[in-house]
Amino acid sequence: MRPVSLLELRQVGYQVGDTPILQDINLTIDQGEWVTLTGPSGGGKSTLVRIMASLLSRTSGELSFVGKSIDDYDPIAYRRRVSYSFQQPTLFGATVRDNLQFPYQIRQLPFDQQRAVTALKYVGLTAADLDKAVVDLSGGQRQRVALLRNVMIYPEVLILDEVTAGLDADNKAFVWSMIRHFNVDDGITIVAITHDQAEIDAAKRLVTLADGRLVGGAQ
Ligand SMILES: Nc1ncnc2c1ncn2[C@@H]1O[C@H](COP(=O)(O)OP(=O)(O)OP(=O)(O)O)[C@@H](O)[C@H]1O
Repeated sequence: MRPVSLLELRQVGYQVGDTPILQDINLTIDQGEWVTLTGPSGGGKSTLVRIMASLLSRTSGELSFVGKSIDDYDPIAYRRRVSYSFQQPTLFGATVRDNLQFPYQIRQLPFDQQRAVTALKYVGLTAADLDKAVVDLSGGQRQRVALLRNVMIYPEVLILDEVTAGLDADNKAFVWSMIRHFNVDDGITIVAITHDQAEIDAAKRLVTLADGRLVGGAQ
């Protein structure tokens, strides 16, 4: 049986003035998939995922999520279900706990400490690190905690825009293992942009974008 289609793009285009940035994008992403998006710099990858995340509006074509046009969703509710993380996430508050609690606070939900401890394990941190000061974390640890903050309340789709760029090999491996847990254990659909050759070689499904068009991996 075919899995549920989560995101469906039909003839999606994006143009600024007379300049086409994306053209004729046809792509279906099923529930539970892990899609790796790559291609030359300036090819339109960030623009495409920002459209999928409802941070930019397409200028042509159709985009649906779970069978319904994204125009029919409340944008805030949509962005909770389709979460977007980019390269340099920032931390705030004094401690790791402050950051992981934040998604619960804004939704007026009780903090799920058990979920936090499990998620911290994914990224090589422990329950004791909950009360660690943000200023005492390494750059790589900060990146991992910032990513965790985005998935504390499970999104259905996690869009990652070059989140491993600039990380050293150890931190890349932690972020990778975290993404694998989200995908395999939590069933979160992943769309990840990368230029990293090892990540491209290991891709489950590779989609390539060049000059604003899909040149490989589309369905
Ligand atoms: N608002 C805009 N106005 C003009 N040009 C734009 C705008 N947004 C994007 N572009 C152009 O569209 C092209 C695609 O940009 P985008 O950032 O999506 O590419 P990318 O594939 O993510 O690149 P990289 O791999 O370098 O991050 C680039 O040439 C960029 O300059």
